[in-house]
Amino acid sequence: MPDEFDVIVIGAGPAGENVVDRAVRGGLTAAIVEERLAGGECAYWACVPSKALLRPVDLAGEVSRVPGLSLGEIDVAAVLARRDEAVSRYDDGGQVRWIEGVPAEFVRGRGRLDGPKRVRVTLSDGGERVLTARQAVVLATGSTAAVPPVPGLAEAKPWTSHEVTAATAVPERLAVIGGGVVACEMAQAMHGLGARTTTMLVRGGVLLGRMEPFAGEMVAESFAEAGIDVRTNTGVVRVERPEPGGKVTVHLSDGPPLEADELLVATGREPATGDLGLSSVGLADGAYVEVDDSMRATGVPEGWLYAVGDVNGRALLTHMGKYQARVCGDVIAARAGGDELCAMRDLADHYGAPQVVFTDPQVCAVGRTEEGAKKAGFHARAVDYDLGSVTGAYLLGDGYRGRARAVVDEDRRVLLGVTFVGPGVGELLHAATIAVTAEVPIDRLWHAVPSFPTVSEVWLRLLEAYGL
Ligand SMILES: Cc1cc2nc3c(=O)[nH]c(=O)nc-3n(C[C@H](O)[C@H](O)[C@H](O)COP(=O)(O)OP(=O)(O)OC[C@H]3O[C@@H](n4cnc5c(N)ncnc54)[C@H](O)[C@@H]3O)c2cc1C
Ligand SMILES: NC(=O)c1ccc[n+]([C@@H]2O[C@H](COP(=O)([O-])OP(=O)(O)OC[C@H]3O[C@@H](n4cnc5c(N)ncnc54)[C@H](O)[C@@H]3O)[C@@H](O)[C@H]2O)c1
Repeated sequence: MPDEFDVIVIGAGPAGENVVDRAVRGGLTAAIVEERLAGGECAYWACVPSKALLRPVDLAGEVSRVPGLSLGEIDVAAVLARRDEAVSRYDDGGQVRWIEGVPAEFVRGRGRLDGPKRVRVTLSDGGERVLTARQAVVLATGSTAAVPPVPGLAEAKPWTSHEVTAATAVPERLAVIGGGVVACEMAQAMHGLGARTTTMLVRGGVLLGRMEPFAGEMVAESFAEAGIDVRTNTGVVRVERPEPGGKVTVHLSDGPPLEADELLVATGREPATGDLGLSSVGLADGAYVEVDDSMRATGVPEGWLYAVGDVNGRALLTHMGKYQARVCGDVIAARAGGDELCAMRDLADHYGAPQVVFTDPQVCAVGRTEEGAKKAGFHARAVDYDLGSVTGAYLLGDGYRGRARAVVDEDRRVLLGVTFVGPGVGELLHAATIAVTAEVPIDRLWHAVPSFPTVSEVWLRLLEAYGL
């Protein structure tokens, strides 16, 4: 087996796999090193299983809003079985075959940088292999769940995103630390699948703090109606779990301790760079790898190191990691062919990544929030519309509640950001992404006629509310 390749990628998550695909399309040879499962966190312990668990809960919400339909109990065993199907029963055979078909060499083991252009791999059978890159090494090792240093928390072995998405049973009483995307989605899933009590312990005053404030407010309102106990401005000061896997007691900054059968920690992510040999090339171990818009690591001389996906900290989302990977693979291939100034660059991250939060109501957004746009110095104006007043939304179910906001750059008359909250709004997002990324002038957008009676008519209403 050759040990020299044009490109060596460490980490076969969605980002790493896409680098390999683009680099090989560009005429290069590539190897990809993966210590666990090809497909990465996304395929087995994040996006895919979480959405499989949320789908029946979402559908149950839809059914409950349409008179004449009724829903029996959700069959949790069937839902968990479908989740297992969705994660290919934690078998990556299909993904490995895909990589080999690229064609690229798949190396199962743990990779570490070992000086410039060198990757030392501890193979899964205990052996070792040293790979050398002719052109580039790409880090695509993703991120891991951060567990805050609360006394007793780590010792209590709480669930993180890994365990909750792989759950084989729903806890009777679930406590969740965090108010971000993972906390909201997984609280919704576990509660909808039958947790008797679900308590969210949120350090700040709102859910989904990175989105427009009304998004978190509407989700909190819906959670309260569903019986999820959302406690904002609540700190966790100590955790006790005398028996491994037994009852857990969470001591709070305020009020009596909370007892639960399981505790989920969803307080953000850390880059998977702690043991990656970054210091062997002059970078800080454990830190995000800073890159330029060609995905090249800025702190490394001679420009042979790249980083894509969660590990560079730009946008912790699968679709953005894959986009960065396409940029990266194309850039490496172009540079290898002598086109050092290759024009391909990451533009999308600068507009603000699109994201869908799969709660009920769904929340989706692209670009800047009103506050973010103003802070960045734009002459921004926000226009809001009540989604429930759109005929297409009303027809989807009784009591449809939602809201839309467009943030307009008053100087250029283009959209800087769009947020939708409401059942099923996720599929509206790509139209907004196109409008924001392509900087479509709103006077032109006026001629993009939405169909009646769809929820998309909100576009017309927003533009009318703006004054067109
Ligand atoms: C619960 C949850 C739900 C999510 N839902 C969504 C969603 O709906 N939509 C969305 O866009 N994003 C979602 N995300 C975020 C998404 O999972 C990440 O952004 C995405 O997985 C990042 O892809 P990646 O390729 O950078 O890293 P990863 O998917 O983390 O893959 C990295 C790979 O590198 C391997 N690796 C690490 N270190 C080494 C090493 N030294 N040697 C060899 N291999 C190594 C790992 O084993 C892993 O397979 C979710 C995240 C969580 C936690
Ligand atoms: N549908 C999706 O697109 C989706 C779904 C899940 C995750 N993700 C991605 O995964 C990433 C990680 O999600 P996440 O929810 O873990 O992170 P997050 O950054 O979205 O939220 C972290 C939450 O934890 C809180 N927090 C942080 N430190 C804390 C502490 N010490 N004590 C108490 N609370 C604390 C924060 O205030 C925040 O509410 C996100 O950036 C997101 O992009 C995306």
